[in-house]
Amino acid sequence: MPRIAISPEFPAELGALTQPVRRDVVVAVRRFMQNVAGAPHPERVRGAGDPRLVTLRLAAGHRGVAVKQRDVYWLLTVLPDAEAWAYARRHRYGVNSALGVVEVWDTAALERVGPAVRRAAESSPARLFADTCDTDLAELGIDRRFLPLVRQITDELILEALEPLLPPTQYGPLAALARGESMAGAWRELEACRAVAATGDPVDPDDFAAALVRSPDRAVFVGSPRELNHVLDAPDWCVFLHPPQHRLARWESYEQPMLVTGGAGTGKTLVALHRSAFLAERGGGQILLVTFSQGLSADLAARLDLLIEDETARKRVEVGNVDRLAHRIVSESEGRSPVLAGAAELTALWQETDTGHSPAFLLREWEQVVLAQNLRTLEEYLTAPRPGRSVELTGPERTAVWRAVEHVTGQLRERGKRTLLQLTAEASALLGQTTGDLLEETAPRREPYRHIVVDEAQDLHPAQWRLLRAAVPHARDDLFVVGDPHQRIFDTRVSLGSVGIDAVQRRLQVSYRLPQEILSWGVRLRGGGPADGLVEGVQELYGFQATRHGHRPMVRAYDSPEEELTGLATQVGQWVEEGVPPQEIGVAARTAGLVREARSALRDLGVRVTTLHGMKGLEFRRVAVIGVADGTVPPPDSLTPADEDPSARAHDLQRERGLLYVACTRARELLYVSYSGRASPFLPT
Ligand SMILES: Nc1ncnc2c1ncn2[C@@H]1O[C@H](COP(=O)(O)OP(=O)(O)OP(=O)(O)O)[C@@H](O)[C@H]1O
Repeated sequence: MPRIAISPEFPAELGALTQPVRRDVVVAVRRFMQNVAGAPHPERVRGAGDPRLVTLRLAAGHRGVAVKQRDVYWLLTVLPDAEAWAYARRHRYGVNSALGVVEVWDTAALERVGPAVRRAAESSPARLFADTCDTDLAELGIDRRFLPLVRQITDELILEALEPLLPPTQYGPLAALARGESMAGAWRELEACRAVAATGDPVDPDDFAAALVRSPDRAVFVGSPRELNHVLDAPDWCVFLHPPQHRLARWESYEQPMLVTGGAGTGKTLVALHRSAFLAERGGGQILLVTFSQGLSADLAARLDLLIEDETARKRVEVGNVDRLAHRIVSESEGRSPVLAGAAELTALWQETDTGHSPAFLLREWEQVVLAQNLRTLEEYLTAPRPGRSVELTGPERTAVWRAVEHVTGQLRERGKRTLLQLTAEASALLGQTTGDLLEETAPRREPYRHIVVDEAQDLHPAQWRLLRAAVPHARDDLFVVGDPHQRIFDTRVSLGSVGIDAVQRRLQVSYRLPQEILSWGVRLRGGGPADGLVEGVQELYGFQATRHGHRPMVRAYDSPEEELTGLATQVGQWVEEGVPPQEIGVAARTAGLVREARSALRDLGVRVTTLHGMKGLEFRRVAVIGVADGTVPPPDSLTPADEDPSARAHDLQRERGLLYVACTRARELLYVSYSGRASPFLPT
């Protein structure tokens, strides 16, 4: 029986065929897999550069192209006959001698550019890799047949021009050497292309099947018609992860909690989903996948349904958010649903106190100092550090603030009400009591989950982290956390170490969502500078890159808000006319008022219109962000007055920048930004 591996191009090309042809192709592949009567026969391709290339007649006028080695068939694509033959003649396939992964070579394209590279070499004595010997290049896996051309490359521009024609395993290390990096630097670049852990065995370049197993981004083996259907029908992200994503998501076991950070669109959510699926398949115990909001958790649950086929495994993953978890634990313990205090009620309570500080100041002090550190007594508060709070408080002032906190919490208690953060702290205390970390060692351990996977980690409050920590035992694979400190849109600065999560950090660097033009504009908007990380120290946006080019963001200035709305309606109407499905268009604004106006301007178009906050975690082909004007972004009332607390104000500004950055980085294809009057100070000039 043949063993079949499918490449990502195959389902993509299949999707482009008409329904009857598609059906015939699937039936033919299934027959071929099962080696039954009527199965297509592999036919060699005359004139192919790679003797292992064969075609299979899969439907009338259509052929699959495959690499065949012994009983293994790697199905590359399916195309109309003539195109299939041309495709087979144009490509060759190899095994990278350093990593043992497969490499796809567009030989025809390389032959076309060869003369230009050689002409440049004739007119210049410079050779980009003159300082690197053949042995070193071979050690980096540089292909023997490609080496003569490598030797002719005179400068970095030529190497860059070759990039789209080269396997990443060839371009990556060469680009590192060209930048002046050492062999170690070039190796690091190569290692980024490794998807599965190295076994230490030497690479056999003739063992194509083993190379396919090491290349899950290029090939997935299908052992049954059911698996075949899944690979052909499921969205590509369900099946093919990029090597760094795959390595993180499917690593056998982590000794310590893992923190995966990365810029917008690097696939953090996908990694969180795949890690959850991997743990569920392994069946080691109940998994909680948490994200920021109820809406996002519904979306994650739906995506998990697509990803995990096996019902029993799917049931092992609960998807939710931390607030719901807290609510449930407290409800179960008290036998009824807790009542929450509203924001206005809370402000009124702070106003009853007499500290000389505003309700906003007191609320922050309570949430970011008292609740963040779980301070329970005045003595603890008097000596506690107050990170991020630049207004010094003397001892008597702290005492007054503490009395205010006591007043508010006492009043809430009398009314039988709590805030969400209080509920969260109570839930962790309840779990702590059952797990025994507050009691003697012998108390029964009853953490509700065996693994917790966290998405959008940058916006969780320390009290929420403490709850998550208490909800899972300290054991291998306990916590797997993904987030991006640059996308923080709430006031939560936490180092995981301070809440008992001793995480090891890994970074994803490549955005698969954003074209380079939106990415670099976004980085300038975000300020490019560091953000407080989830581990000690700050995170840089340095090294964040895209895989493709696109259009530069369109920034439009209007004379009046009315004209701006008319401009928005025209722009979005044009997108819809161009055939972009309305659900692939997102429109966002900072204020609820602007959102309402945009909704009414776009009434009949059926596109999603939301606040900047509402854009978190979403993705669209085209995005319009309106009202990015001075006085609206940031809204003055969202900023702490500088004379009240300058460092809180600086943080507010960073948060507001982050918010705009989040909304603008939702666009896969086009970004349109508009304002009337003066531009927001955040917009890059
Ligand atoms: N392996 C993959 N296969 C297909 N598409 C991918 C893959 N990895 C990333 N993408 C594309 O990039 C998008 C971003 O992925 P994801 O939402 O997981 O990123 P993220 O890092 O969580 O983004 P953000 O932090 O901006 O919310 C996906 O929706 C998809 O379009």
